[in-house]
Amino acid sequence: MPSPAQLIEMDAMRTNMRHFGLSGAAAEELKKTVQELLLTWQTQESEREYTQGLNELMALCLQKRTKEEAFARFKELVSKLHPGFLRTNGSMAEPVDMAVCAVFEMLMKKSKVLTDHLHRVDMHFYLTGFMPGWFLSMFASEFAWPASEHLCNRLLEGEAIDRLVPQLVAAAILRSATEIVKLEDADDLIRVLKGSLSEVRTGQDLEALVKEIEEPVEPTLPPEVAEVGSFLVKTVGSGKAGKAKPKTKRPGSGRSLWCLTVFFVQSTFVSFARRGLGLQGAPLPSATSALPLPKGFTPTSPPAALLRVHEIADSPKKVRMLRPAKQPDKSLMKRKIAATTKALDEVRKVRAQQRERHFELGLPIVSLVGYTNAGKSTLMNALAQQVEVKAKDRLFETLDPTRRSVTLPGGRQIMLADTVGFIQRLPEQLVAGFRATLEEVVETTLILHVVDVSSPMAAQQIASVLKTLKRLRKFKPTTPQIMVYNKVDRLEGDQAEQLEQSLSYPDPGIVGHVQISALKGTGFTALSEAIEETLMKHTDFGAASMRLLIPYTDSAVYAKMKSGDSQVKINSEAHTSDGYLLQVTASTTAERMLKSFEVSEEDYEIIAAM
Ligand SMILES: Nc1nc2c(ncn2[C@@H]2O[C@H](COP(=O)(O)OP(=O)(O)OP(=O)(O)O)[C@@H](O)[C@H]2O)c(=O)[nH]1
Ligand SMILES: [Mg+2]
Repeated sequence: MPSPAQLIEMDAMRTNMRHFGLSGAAAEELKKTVQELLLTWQTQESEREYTQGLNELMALCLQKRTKEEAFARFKELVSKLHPGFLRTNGSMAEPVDMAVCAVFEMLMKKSKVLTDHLHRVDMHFYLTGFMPGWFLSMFASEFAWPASEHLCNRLLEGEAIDRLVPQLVAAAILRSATEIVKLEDADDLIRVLKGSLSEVRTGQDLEALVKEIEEPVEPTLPPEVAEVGSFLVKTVGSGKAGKAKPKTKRPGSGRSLWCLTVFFVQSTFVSFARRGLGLQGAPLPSATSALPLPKGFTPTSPPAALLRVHEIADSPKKVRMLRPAKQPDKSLMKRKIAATTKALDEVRKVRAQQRERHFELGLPIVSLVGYTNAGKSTLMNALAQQVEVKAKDRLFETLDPTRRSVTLPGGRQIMLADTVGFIQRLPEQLVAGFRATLEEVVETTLILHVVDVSSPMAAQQIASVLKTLKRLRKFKPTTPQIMVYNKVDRLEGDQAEQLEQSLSYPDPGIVGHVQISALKGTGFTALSEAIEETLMKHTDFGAASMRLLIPYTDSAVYAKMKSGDSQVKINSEAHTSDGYLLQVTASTTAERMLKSFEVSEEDYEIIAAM
């Protein structure tokens, strides 16, 4: 179970500063501020422990429809979180104002990545900023939920996410409303939701349910449910469930349903998080820790039943009140802050050391890209396991599992990066998110394009990956790319030889190919050599520049170099009375072998002048 400090670090790490055009010191500074903000967020309520701090903050800000409103809310929150962040009169305190603005900008941009392609939603600020990804990943994985699979499939078919999620959640709410109103405990809520969601299969369920409540010939439903139902009926308005995407912007009537479902889900997540933190059976979020309802929610007042469920306080006074009712124990908070700050400092130190190590070594970044299921992660793990994982028990050594420094058999150290798998026909709505993750590839020194050659679709998959790469902003088509034909253990007979011809791609970046089996560990030597050679020939990470004097008695060494040894490039040579006087660039492997022939610059000049 990670400590709050670790969780905060992870939360800050999840936000890739490069997406916001920040790198180096500026990014570090911003990250530090984010961490501090999250830290104060966490310590604000002694009961809060750590939940999805950044998401919570963002959700609270994004409820506001305009950026100005959102920023006002942000300032309000920040001033409550940490008196040091803002002056009492509400103006920014000098040393932190830039950083607070930056964090806000970051939150807004983080939401923008997702919202760009989801602009059809009325309340897109609040909802799409965190809903789709969060919902799908957290909610769906938390519940063994058949409807989530259905939802994913529909998404992949290109259906708009904004039509599906609320339908499913609303159907679940309707289905379990009677039970929910009686609940007092988070575990029970989860149990009830789980049960009802597992029955919900499509958005049509909602239509059926709504209809049932709309025309209660004989009122079969308990009054609370009918109340919730008719509220939903009113607020669903013109938004017909399960229909094709609207061409024009939907009228605001669907908004309240959105607010309702998101709010509901949000408060449920708080319970999840608590449960995850071992706060089993924690009471449902109370009025003070629950989120205030967004303003857009109140064209029609929510029914009493729902108010009871969440104990929502909709009065303006309470909307502003995010503190717990009782004042937090200041000395406890102080101690907590001190302890967590210390832990964070430690984390930062380790991070900085790691980064320094990487920068100092100037490690080339080698990215594994490829179609989903190609075997990227398997290869990553296999290569990383070949070296002893240093400082294993060190804090956060494996926190960032998508990047690992790996020493190739030849001695060269590289930074290996795993990326998200590509898929064909990526729905437009998801492209932005995927792209954001893939932007890392742009900074890569070398690409290992992993292909599952046992797939009959291999050729199409390669084409799709190449196309997606080219569409990435700032991608350099000249970035060298090695085709890594994986899973050759699955090939039969002469298939492996045929492969060489059938899968050659005339792409400017592709510099070579190797056949491997990531699972069985075959072909790794050839792969390492290919990486080494490519780095040397096609990148600035080339290699050591060396001055050599090879005596004629060792002319075999010289002959090997001349025969087109890919590990050594001769830049200049002279045949002197002492032997071959050479100036070469050598790979890491070759450098070690040639070390005994190396001469100093001074000696080189003297011998050359003789
Ligand atoms: N037979 C065989 N199976 C392999 C090989 N490499 C990977 N696999 C299997 O292929 C499946 C997918 O491997 P992953 O490493 O998860 O693939 P990935 O490219 O990371 O997939 P995404 O993360 O979805 O993009 C796993 O079941 C692996 O065990 C191989 O060389 N031979
Ligand atoms: Mg993977």
